[in-house]
Amino acid sequence: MLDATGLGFRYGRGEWIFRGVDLQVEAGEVLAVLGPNARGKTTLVTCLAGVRKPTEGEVTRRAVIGFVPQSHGATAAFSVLNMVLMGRARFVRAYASPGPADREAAAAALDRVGISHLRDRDYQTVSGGERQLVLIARALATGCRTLILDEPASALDLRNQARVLGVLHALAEDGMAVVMTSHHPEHALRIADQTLLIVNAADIRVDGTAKLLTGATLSSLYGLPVTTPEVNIGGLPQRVVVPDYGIRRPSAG
Ligand SMILES: Nc1ncnc2c1ncn2[C@@H]1O[C@H](COP(=O)(O)OP(=O)(O)OP(=O)(O)O)[C@@H](O)[C@H]1O
Repeated sequence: MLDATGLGFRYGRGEWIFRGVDLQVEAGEVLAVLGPNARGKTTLVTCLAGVRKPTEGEVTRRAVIGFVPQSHGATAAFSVLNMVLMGRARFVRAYASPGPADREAAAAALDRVGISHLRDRDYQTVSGGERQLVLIARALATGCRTLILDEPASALDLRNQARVLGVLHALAEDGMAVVMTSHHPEHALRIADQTLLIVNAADIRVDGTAKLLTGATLSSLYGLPVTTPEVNIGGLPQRVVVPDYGIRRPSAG
């Protein structure tokens, strides 16, 4: 669904942000993009989405891309439904209003992410987690088969992280190709088939998530000791990410 070969980017004549990125995401797969702050995750996914032109290399998009930018506060007073209808822009003639097919597609997208009940609410007044789901619904309303998201779960509480990750996992199960940046290696371990690590501009690694995200690799990437013990979650042994913050005090209670 999405291929990149020899992808490289630099802002103007500045330092390379990354070079030599090769990746391939198939239908039904999730690719997580991880790396410390300012290593180029946003720059990379905007190149993949076609929002930014790479300095070198090729991106092949075999399906319509839905892009979900990092969500910041709402700026304009639109209803949730109208926000999602914006995803229909490419189907609506200039100066025309969205038609019944657009309303149906928007309603289906809201239903797909489980927030139909919010359709008439003011987008500015819904919670951060719900806002993220509105932005995903807006991308789905475009009819995309590849979804690229920039930090969809970074600013959310645990319950809302689970909600957003659950929606992305379900979309992938239905055949969507999903690319998401994250600051949570844990999220990659839960839902990503492959992970891309931006170690530095010239060291970009892509591999199966479980194979790539070892304690040693995460420790060296984030510059603090990290272990990845296996624990039982919901009856399944799963690896979790345990950073050592270096603070030595007994847990209370
Ligand atoms: N428009 C721009 N012009 C010049 N440099 C930029 C521009 N946008 C981003 N950068 C720089 O490019 C580098 C990569 O930024 P980017 O936002 O892609 O990183 P990131 O990994 O997504 O960061 P974070 O995890 O903090 O969100 C940073 O050093 C940033 O300052």
